[in-house]
Amino acid sequence: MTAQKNTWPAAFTERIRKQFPDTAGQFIEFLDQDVNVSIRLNADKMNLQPRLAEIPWCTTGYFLPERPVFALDPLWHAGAYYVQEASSMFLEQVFGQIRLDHPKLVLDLCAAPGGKSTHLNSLLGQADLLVANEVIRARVPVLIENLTKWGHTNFLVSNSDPRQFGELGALFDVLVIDAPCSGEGLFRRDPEAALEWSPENANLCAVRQRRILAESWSCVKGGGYLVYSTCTFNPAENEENLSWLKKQGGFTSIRIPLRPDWNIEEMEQDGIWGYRFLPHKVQGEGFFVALLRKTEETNPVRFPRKYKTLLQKPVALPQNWVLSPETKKFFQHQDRLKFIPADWEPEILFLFEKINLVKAGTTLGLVKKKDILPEHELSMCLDLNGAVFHPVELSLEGALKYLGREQFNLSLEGNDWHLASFRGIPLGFLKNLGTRFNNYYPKEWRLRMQDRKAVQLWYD
Ligand SMILES: C[S@@+](CC[C@H](N)C(=O)[O-])C[C@H]1O[C@@H](n2cnc3c(N)ncnc32)[C@H](O)[C@@H]1O
Repeated sequence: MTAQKNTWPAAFTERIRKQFPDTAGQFIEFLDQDVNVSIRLNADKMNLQPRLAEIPWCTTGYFLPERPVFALDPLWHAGAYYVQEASSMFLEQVFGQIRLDHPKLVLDLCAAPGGKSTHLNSLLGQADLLVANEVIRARVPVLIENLTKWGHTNFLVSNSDPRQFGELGALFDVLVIDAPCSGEGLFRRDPEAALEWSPENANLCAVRQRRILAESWSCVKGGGYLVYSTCTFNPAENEENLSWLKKQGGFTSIRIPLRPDWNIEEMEQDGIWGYRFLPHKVQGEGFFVALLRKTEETNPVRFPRKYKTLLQKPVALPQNWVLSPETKKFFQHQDRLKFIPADWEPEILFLFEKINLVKAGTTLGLVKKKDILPEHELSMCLDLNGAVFHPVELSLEGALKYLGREQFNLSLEGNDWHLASFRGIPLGFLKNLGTRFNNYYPKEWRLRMQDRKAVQLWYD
């Protein structure tokens, strides 16, 4: 089905005609097509083979036939899947070309709202560590929410400027820059965005991207990788920026094997390979990505022998609330009991002193006098030892009421902590008080939608 025709800025269509002389007509026509809705499953939470059209370059990616009201699906709140446009999921193929035989420290420099970061958490191994950074403070909470719900415990969230990472020295094995851009590739999804577009604004984006690249490039180790992506077709923001970077520092460009039926365009300029997702060729939005490997030697970062901040020993430790406690370093921060991946303690302490870390570690409980109350984060995490809590499986109606922090009738065993779930996937904790229960779903994430008639579960 074709939507109504939009009018695109003349300077934009003119550039597209020059850039793609043979197919520009089709290109522009396809900008008026309906947008596909797609999701990426969190296979660690939701292990199923849906009867949906597959996204060919991502093993966990699927197209939905129509857009449901995701807010009315308890499993969306539980981090069982992420709504993401299909082209971006090519990150799986890019990551497949990264060859490092040791645990990786990965920086996602422009991370909010967390599409790439949640994907990276799925692609990385348990021994790796992800730093998800977002420079705009107001966009940090949604990044924390999405990563927390995704359930991995090997990530940190920071709110720092790219320059601060460059100043750290060559610390990271992989740097992902999903750069802020002129957004031409998303015009189809959001035609209003085209109103903001002008050649001048697109050029300003290119200048900003160069600054981001220049300021952060030094945080990549020799032999480490840069994944650079945008959602624009503008050469100044894509291949030309990478040609410019090549003059500043040494790297080789890595080719990504493609299947012809994917219809992804491979291009080469100045020895740099780039991958373009064009609207008339792929079922996805406009996207550009390139993978580079640093060839320059770098000096290892020296960590101080002593830190100003030390991890405080916890007063109490319900270690059995999590799986594999031996891999974790437990500590207490004010009244919260937390843990980080033990093997990354030096790097985490180092980052804690050098950048603005806003989330370091997973909170498993809150110390309240002699009690320890389990924290919501624990219910979301893949390391939760569910056997410790009474299980309570909710109906769809019950699950939506739970997510709305409402009271409803439930028959519960024992005056104790219960782990509420929907279709076996945890939603959060509640505590039985006999005639009623305390609902511990976080206020700030509560389901506010009162009209719940439009429920439609794509997995039924
Ligand atoms: C394309 S979006 C990132 C999308 C995200 N990677 C995802 O997959 O969900 C670009 C991000 O860069 C951030 N940003 C804006 N200006 C920036 C700057 N000067 N330096 C670094 N990041 C910036 C934006 O706030 C935005 O979150």
